[in-house]
Amino acid sequence: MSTFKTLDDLEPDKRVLVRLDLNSPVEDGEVQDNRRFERHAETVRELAEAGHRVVLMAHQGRPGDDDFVSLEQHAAILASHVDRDVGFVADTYGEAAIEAVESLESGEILLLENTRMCDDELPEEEPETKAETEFVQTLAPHFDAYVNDAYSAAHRSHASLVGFPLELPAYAGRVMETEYEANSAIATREFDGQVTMVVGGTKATDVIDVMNNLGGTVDRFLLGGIAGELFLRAAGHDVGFDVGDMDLFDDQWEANHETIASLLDERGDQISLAVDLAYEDDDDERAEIAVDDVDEKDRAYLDVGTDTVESYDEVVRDSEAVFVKGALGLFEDERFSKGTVGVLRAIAETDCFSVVGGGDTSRAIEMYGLSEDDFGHVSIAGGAYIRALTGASLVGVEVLQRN
Ligand SMILES: Nc1ncnc2c1ncn2[C@@H]1O[C@H](COP(=O)(O)OP(=O)(O)O)[C@@H](O)[C@H]1O
Ligand SMILES: O=C(OP(=O)(O)O)[C@H](O)COP(=O)(O)O
Repeated sequence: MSTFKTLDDLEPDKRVLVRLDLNSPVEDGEVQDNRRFERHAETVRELAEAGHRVVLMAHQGRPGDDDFVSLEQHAAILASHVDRDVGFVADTYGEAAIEAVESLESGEILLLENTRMCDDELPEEEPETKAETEFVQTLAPHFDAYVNDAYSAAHRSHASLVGFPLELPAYAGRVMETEYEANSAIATREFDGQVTMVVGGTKATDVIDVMNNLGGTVDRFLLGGIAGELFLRAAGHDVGFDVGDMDLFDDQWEANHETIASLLDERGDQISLAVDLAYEDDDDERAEIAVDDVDEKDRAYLDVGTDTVESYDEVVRDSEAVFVKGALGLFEDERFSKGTVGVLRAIAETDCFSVVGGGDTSRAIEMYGLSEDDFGHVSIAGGAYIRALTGASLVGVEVLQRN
């Protein structure tokens, strides 16, 4: 299916510039190890073993956000997965970066500083415009080839993703190759039995896009998380409101409530909402309440309840295909992992075709002792996975296919 070149087409002993997606959760300034490092390590190791001089680019956060930090910690985490040294230079394309690039020996690996610290990277512009930037024009002449492994960022028209492939012979890395094949196959695949999509997480617009675009393919949507609560609010329940200093619901409600109401109106018979919810009681224990019994807008709900998990479990076990995007609760806290883990366990125990997407959600698999082998495909992409599901193309892939 792929029409791009891969690492199989790359001759050994080259100077290779590689784009990874190491964008990760940052807690109290500490970058959290996750599946992205482990997956990209395979591409990086393969390149180093083939005798290339391997220079890596990646981003972290966006300017102004708390998680917009240097990639120094990323180099150390990646090194632990590659089992080789990964050098780091706190520069993107200035003198220090060029000097470090030029002093690399065959098989050595160097990570450049966060691409988003460079002004040319972020504004979304045409690939041709990105290729003309100082960033691309300065760095590209120091390389023989460009490899894009960042499938999960391939929906962004940023310089490091779309500029370099117009200036250098360009190849897809192993992660790009696998994710592209697996995710693109979904949009056109047909199933005889029930197709179910579990949608949760914090981003209501992602959920709405999926439901709008996949309503014809998916028979049943099982809702949870922040997005699920917004649907419950639209259905007339007193949940899905910001409580205290929370900033999760009210803005998203303003932006999306009309679309949510029309989705409930047009596709109500395909949509399952939680019948009960879990919260933290005064003794810091998990407690539950039926949605019909909620009569005050004064509590934060952190998971779907036990009756909901049981009914979602039954639907999953009756399905031929199950797609997951977003968690059903705050699964990082074990007390509120029941919804997310219940659904994942039901998928793992049946032989349905399954795809689990989302950088955060896929972390629940190893956190709760499930095996990646029990799922059809575990994607490290969130936004890109959603676009692929709806059949939309990704600009970062398109430019690779031009090569
Ligand atoms: N009720 C909830 N309250 C707070 N956080 C929640 C709730 N439900 C889900 N989440 C959080 O949603 C996150 C995943 O959301 P999102 O970023 O949309 O998905 P992904 O990263 O998987 O694409 C998880 O880290 C989880 O803790
Ligand atoms: O983590 C990412 O997106 P995702 O959370 O949708 O998987 C990518 O690195 C893209 O990052 P961005 O959404 O800041 O451009």
